[in-house]
Amino acid sequence: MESFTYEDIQQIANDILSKVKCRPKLGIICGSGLGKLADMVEDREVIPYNEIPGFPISTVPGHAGKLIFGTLRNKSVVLMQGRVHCYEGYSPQKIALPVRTMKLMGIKVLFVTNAAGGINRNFNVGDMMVIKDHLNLSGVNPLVGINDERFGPRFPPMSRAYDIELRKLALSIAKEMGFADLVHEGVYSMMLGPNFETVTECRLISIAGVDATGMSTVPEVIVAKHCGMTVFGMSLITNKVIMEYDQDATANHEEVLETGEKSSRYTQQLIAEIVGRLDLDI
Ligand SMILES: Nc1nc2ncn(CCNC(CO)CO)c2c(=O)[nH]1
Repeated sequence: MESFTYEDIQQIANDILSKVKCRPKLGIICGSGLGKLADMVEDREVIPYNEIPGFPISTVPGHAGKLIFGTLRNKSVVLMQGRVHCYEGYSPQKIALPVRTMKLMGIKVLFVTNAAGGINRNFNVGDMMVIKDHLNLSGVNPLVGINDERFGPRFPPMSRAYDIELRKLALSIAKEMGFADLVHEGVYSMMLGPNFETVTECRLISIAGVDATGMSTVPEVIVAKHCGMTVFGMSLITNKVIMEYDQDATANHEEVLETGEKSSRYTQQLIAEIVGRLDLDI
């Protein structure tokens, strides 16, 4: 099994910090079609993933594969413009590597965004969902294997993975900005992919209380909580999943990217406003 020691990751973090002036405390992982968030970052310093030894390279359209350092609403941030997924064949430990690298670069708060299919019938395409919990149906976990206590405990709690104060802040800002109808709160489930879910899988997770489903985010959140980061998660609903058998319509990646492009303005505005009001002197 692929593994990276604390020293391996410290080396990667040191290499990255040697190339930039910015010393961010906030990290933002941009999901499919949400890479345009990076357009809002000022005083940019950009490092392509392929210039970072050990960093996994995105192979999915819509995931640029760059670390973007800079300021967003006067806060120092680092954006992952593009993420990697287990369905690409990367180990969960490899998926977790960028998050642990951000930890050792000094990141205290992690925003994780993704594109997801709407399970909750009240969610419409283009809506956003503030994640309050997740259901890990992927069968993978980046914490499997030897645990290094310098990152975190062997058996970390996961019942409060998504910070309640940031969730409340996001919903409050959405209301202030007139987005209240577009922004929900709910449960995210991860399946391994790369196939989209079956009708029965959608029906099962709907019964379990899941509101949106995707193929990412959970490994990053597990590792971020393990090493003590404060986590905020948000999904962009890019289609309504198919809950009836033998329907003609099918989910596809093109509509995921198209919705991401169309809805990025709202997502950007909401994320930027939340960032602007963050107290990072933690
Ligand atoms: N029904 C459905 N709609 C979705 N929109 C985005 N994703 C997340 C997966 N995104 C993949 C394929 O677009 C690219 O990482 C999904 C999903 O898993 N299911």
